[in-house]
Amino acid sequence: MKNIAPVITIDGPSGSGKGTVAGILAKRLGWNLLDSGALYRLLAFAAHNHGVDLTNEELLKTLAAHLDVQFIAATEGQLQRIILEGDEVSDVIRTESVGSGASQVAALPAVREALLQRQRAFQEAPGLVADGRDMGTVVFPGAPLKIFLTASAEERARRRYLQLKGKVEGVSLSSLLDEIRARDERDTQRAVAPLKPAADAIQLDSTELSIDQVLERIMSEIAIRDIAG
Ligand SMILES: Nc1ncnc2c1ncn2[C@@H]1O[C@H](COP(=O)(O)OP(=O)(O)O)[C@@H](O)[C@H]1O
Ligand SMILES: Nc1ccn([C@H]2C[C@H](O)[C@@H](COP(=O)(O)OP(=O)(O)O)O2)c(=O)n1
Repeated sequence: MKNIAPVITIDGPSGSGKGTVAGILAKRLGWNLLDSGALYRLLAFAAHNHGVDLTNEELLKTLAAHLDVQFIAATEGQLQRIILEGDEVSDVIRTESVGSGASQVAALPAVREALLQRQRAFQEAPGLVADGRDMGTVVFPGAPLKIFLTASAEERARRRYLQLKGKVEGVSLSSLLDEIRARDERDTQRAVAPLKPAADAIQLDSTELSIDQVLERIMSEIAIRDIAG
């Protein structure tokens, strides 16, 4: 039964709106949610805490295989919570420095391999919404609906700026734009599972679209395919 649960994949670059849209969609459909980027962020964060160098593929692979993590599903009024080694880390893993570390460890083939089964285990009834970089190309290639969500780098930096301003000390629009460009470059150029649309993905540019408009477009693709019962 487990593997026939349908999957909707949402891939794309940082700030395109994947996490927001995936979270709302999972809630609306009553499906499970996989924030795959959180796994790479957790690994980078754990590596930092344990003094493991971000280039040490062998040790990172072991750490990835043994990550003690719990995802506590969102409830009414409470977002999904992420617990690492007993501590809540939902917010601390969202900084751009952890994002940059995540992008570095994510380029290592042994790390990606070590996290593959953990990601596939999220495919449970009644369905799964999975967001990341390689959800449609590598992790769930048989997904009946694949979305590749983009937006211009300038718009994505602007969104991040609005999101972090007031929460994080000293954020600047120009440095966020530089960081987003550096991460795009690393994520698209790596040899394993690079960020790219699956051949059968629907590409959606959200630069000029609101979150509701993006959701509307995805809901209409779901309706066309009749995948959500
Ligand atoms: N279409 C949109 N228009 C305006 N803001 C958006 C849109 N989609 C997402 N956002 C905002 O942009 C920020 C980054 O979105 P997020 O979902 O975290 O992106 P990603 O997961 O792709 O990195 C959030 O504050 C979110 O509310
Ligand atoms: N499926 C995935 C998800 C994330 N990654 C890597 C590459 C990304 O730059 C980092 C962080 O991903 P995350 O989705 O949390 O980052 P954003 O919210 O898009 O800024 O992890 C990946 O290689 N494969």
